[in-house]
Amino acid sequence: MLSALFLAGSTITFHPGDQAVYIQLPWYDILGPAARDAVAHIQTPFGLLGARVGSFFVRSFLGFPSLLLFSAVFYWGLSLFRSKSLKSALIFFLYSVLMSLDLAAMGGLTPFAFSDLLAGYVGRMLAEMFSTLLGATGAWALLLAIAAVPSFYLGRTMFSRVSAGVAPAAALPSRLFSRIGNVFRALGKKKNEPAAVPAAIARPAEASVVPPPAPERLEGNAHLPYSTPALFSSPSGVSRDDGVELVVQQATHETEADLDDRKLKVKTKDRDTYRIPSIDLLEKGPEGDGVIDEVHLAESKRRLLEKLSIYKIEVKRIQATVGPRVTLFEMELAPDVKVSRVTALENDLAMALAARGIRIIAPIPGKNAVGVEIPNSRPETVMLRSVLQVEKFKNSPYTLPIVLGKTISNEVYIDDLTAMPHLLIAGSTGSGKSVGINVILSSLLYSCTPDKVKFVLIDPKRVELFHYQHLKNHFLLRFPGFDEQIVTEPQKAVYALKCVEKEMELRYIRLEQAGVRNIGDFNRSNPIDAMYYIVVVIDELADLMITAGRDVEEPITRLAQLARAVGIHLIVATQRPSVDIITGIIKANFPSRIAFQVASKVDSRTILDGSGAEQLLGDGDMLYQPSSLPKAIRLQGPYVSAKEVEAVTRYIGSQHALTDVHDVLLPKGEMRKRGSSENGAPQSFGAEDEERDPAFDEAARLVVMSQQGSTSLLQRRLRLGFSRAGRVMDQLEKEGIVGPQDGSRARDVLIADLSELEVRLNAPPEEDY
Ligand SMILES: Nc1ncnc2c1ncn2[C@@H]1O[C@H](COP(=O)(O)OP(=O)(O)OP(=O)(O)O)[C@@H](O)[C@H]1O
Repeated sequence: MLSALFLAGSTITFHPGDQAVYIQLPWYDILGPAARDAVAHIQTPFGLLGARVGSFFVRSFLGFPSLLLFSAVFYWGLSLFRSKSLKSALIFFLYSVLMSLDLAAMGGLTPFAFSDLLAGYVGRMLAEMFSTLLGATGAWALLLAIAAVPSFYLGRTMFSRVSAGVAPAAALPSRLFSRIGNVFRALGKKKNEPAAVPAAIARPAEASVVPPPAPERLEGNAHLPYSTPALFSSPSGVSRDDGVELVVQQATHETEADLDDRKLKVKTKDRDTYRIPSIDLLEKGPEGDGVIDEVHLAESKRRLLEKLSIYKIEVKRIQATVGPRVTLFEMELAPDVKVSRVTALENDLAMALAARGIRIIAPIPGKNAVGVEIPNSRPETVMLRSVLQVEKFKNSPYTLPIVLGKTISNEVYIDDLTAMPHLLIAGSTGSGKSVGINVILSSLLYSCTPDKVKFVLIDPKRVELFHYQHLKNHFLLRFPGFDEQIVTEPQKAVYALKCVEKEMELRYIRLEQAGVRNIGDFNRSNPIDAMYYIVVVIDELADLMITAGRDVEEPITRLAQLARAVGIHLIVATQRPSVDIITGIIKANFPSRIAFQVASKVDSRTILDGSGAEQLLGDGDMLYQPSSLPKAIRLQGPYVSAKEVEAVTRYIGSQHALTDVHDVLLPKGEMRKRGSSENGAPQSFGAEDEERDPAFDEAARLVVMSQQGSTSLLQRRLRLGFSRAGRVMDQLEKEGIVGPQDGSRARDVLIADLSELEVRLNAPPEEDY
């Protein structure tokens, strides 16, 4: 960097008179009195060396365009200094070499007196060569073309980076251009209108041509309506004019960002360095050409309207959004049409369109329209690399950002696992669950260091998660008593889950001692002693539920109910979304759910509480139900191959093992104590456990969770007889969890929340800690 600054300074301050001074001074005399005298006479502030260097670059090399080269050297040094990827520095260097030669040659072609300074010796030679070969005009044309092409591409990338950095201000020019584009499009459309008007006049009973509705804004991305020419002119019967104009929403343009252009080398707690994997380990894959199949679009619209008109359902406006796998047609119906009439036509529409995967959304939440999703003729595979290389992911404010897919408007959809706080994934075999889990884990590997997150991987199928064994020295938690990196046996899975449960309890005690409510607050106030997040992944719950039943359901439920505050999050997948696997209690505690394609409406209801997943197309096509939204959203999951996962995990595994040990602890006798319980209920509450009803802990949680001290609630939910439920309620009163009986009213619940209850239930015997 310093040498680049010196070279640039010497070149900028080059003075033609200096040559006459230093030329008389022999090199061997640079320390003598003659040299001191010469320095007093030269004009550049960089001394004799600066004068010589400046003269060399300006006169003998490329003239002032050499400055471009120095800026590339400076950028190279800066990238090295900030330990960033050298890819962009190399690209800029090559660009600078090409451009400095090009500009020097242009300088050589100019007729001005100072052109020598713009060209240098090399520039003049190039200018002479080109003008002899092509003539002056031809040489200019060639040199301008050489300058324009790489500058355009580089300028575009740089503009998107700069605009990402100063988004609001830098987005202004692009918005301005969009507006101007809109005006031109609107003018162009007016010219085209006569083609549509006669048809509207010829069929007065139908809806006349309507102006495109004002586009909606989604998270700051402009959606521009544009009209596909084929639909407007409908020249060849492709789109029979049915008097309803189709407006096509333009895809959202995600701001790209180079994930390697950030600090990849980081220090871990044990003072070792860790390198976040390079994005180049992921494949680019076939890029979609972004071209909309207008013929298919027009045909789908025609059939859709034709079918609806048979049932006398009048459509006033129709708008299409073309996603990676499906197109959403949003239709505004005539005011007197009942929405349920469209829903009832689902099967008829599927038949009319001869397509799988037609889904009806009636109404579209927040809009005065019903939606029909129709598969695209040319589905696009969304590659993981393309959804990670975006500004949104690179600068994500989330704690555990995970990329879930692309929306129908091609936006990259990212959510925070800590907010979910647990995720249930279901889908029939081959629908994309394992790829989905790989995408989630890869998102975390590209956004988090091993100090921030650890995984517990449970894979009863044995074949889905084995690549992650390479992460054993960095990202995998170790369990006392067994060596497997990936847990595959059901009994060991139960044991592992109970270890995590114990870890949860210990963390609650740490939070209580620190006087904070959750891991975020704890880590903020104890940055040196920060706790890592734990992500527990179970790829195939059914296998565990069949062999271990309640033993596995119980820790999953407890973790799902309580672990969020202490930074433990569950991701549970199953190909059998039936009520014996996804029990009511598991489902109630997993508010965020993903449904891939399932076999039936019943399965879809089991996972999403609504139909729709049976209509999905497979291969990563999913409905995501976030806990915060009333309705599921359709996403196309990204694809990552096993080879890519292997490359990323191997890269991490090849790094120096962390010396910081990440064992979870299981206090002595824990398995025996818990395992000996009659029905699997934990028996860890104080000295009076023998007398206490085995359902005591569960009953305590139930009343605190529902804040109702009601005996009939215990009878109903825990399936206890009347007298046993009454006895449990008395015990709860004795422990100060509920208040005394007050006539026929439910008792007061004296504990405000589950975390407070857990601390009391698990107040450890002294020797355990
Ligand atoms: N997002 C995606 N994009 C494109 N193709 C996908 C995607 N997800 C899955 N596929 C295709 O589907 C195949 C099966 O996916 P995956 O192994 O994830 O299914 P699964 O639901 O885990 O099945 P199983 O339950 O039998 O393990 C993949 O090998 C791939 O060819």
